[in-house]
Amino acid sequence: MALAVRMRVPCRALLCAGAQLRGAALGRPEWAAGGGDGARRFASLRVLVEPGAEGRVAVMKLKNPPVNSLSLDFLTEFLISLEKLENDKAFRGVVITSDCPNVFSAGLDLREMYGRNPGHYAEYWKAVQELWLRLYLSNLVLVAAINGSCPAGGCLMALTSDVRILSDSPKSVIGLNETLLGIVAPFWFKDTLVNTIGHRASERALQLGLLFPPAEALQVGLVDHVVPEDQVQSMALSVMAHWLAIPDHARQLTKAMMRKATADRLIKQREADIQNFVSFISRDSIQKSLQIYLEKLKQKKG
Ligand SMILES: CC/C=C\C/C=C\C/C=C\CC/C=C/CC(=O)SCCNC(=O)CCNC(=O)[C@H](O)C(C)(C)COP(=O)(O)OP(=O)(O)OC[C@H]1O[C@@H](n2cnc3c(N)ncnc32)[C@H](O)[C@@H]1OP(=O)(O)O
Repeated sequence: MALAVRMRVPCRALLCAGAQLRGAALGRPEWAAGGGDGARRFASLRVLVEPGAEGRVAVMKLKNPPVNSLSLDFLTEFLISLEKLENDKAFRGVVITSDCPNVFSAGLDLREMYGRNPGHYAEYWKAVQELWLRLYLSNLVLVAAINGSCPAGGCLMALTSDVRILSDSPKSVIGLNETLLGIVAPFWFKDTLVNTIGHRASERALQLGLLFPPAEALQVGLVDHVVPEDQVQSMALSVMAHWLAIPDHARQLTKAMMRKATADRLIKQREADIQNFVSFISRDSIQKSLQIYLEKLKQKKG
C-alpha cells in the first residue's frame, strides 16, 4: 500500500491528544492478545476486534451495553481500536457491528450532553468530531453490519462506512432523528446524509427526524442491503470480498476524492464547531428538551 495514498486527518495530534487523555482516565490499557491469532486479536472493555474468517478483514464488535450509546470512554476506545487497525497493514477492511442485542448504537450518550459543564461538552464534542473524521477518511474498507436500532449518532457512524447492511427487523430503524429530541443535527451530520441520499430526501428526513424502517431505508438509499438478521454478518463479509477485489491505492484515492471536501469543511472550523455545540447544548431550553427526552426513555420501561 503506497504511503502517498494513505489519507490522514491533517493533525494526528488531535486523535492522540484525545486518546492519551482518555487513556489516562481509563486507568490502564485493556488490550489483551488472545487465542492463536495473538497480536491480531485484541479487545478493550467495550470494543472487541477479531480477525474475520476471510483474513485481512477484522470484525469490530461494539459492546457498551445496554444500547452502545457513544459515551466519552466508549468513543475513546473506539478511536484507539480504529487507529490500531489503520496502522496494521495486515488489515484492509473492517466490519463494524454490535454485540448488544437489537441495537447497533443508540447514538451519542445523552448523559454526556445533559447537566455537565462547558469544559466537558467541549471535550466530548471534540471526541465525536474525531471519530467521524477518522471513520469518514479511513483508508480501510468499512462495512457497517447494522444488526439493530440505529438512530442519530449511530446512523452517522454507519453513514461513514462504505457499505451498510441492515437487518430486516422491526427494531432496525435508522435515521438522524435529532429534531425529535429538540436538538439540531450539525452541518457535518447533514453533509454526510446529503452525500448518501441526496438533498431533498435529506431535507425531509432531517426536518421530520425520520427513523426509517428497513424497506424504506433501502428505498431511500440510506442502506445498501436489507437481509434477515442471521445473514447480516455473512452478507457483510461477502460485500467486503467484492470491495477488496479492487486495488487499495485506486480505491483509496477515489474515496478521498469523494469525501475530502466534506471532511475539510469540518477540519477548517473544528474549534468554532466545538464552541457552537457548547453554547447550543448549554442553553436552558435545550437542556430542558434533553431532560424531557431522557425522562420519556425511562418512562417507556413503565
Ligand atoms: C442553529 C444551530 C446549529 C447547530 C447546532 C449545534 C450543535 C448541535 C447540537 C446538538 C447535536 C447533538 C447530536 C446528537 C446526536 C445523537 O446521537 S443524540 C442521541 C439520540 N438517540 C436516540 O434518540 C436514541 C434513544 N434511545 C432509544 O430510542 C432506545 O433506547 C433504543 C431504541 C436505542 C433501544 O431501546 P431499548 O432496547 O428498549 O432500550 P431502552 O430504551 O430501555 O434503553 C436502555 C437504557 O439505555 C438508556 N439510553 C438509551 N439511549 C440512550 C442514549 N442515547 N444515551 C444515553 N442513554 C441512553 C435508556 O435511558 C435506558 O436507561 P435506564 O436503563 O432506564 O437507566
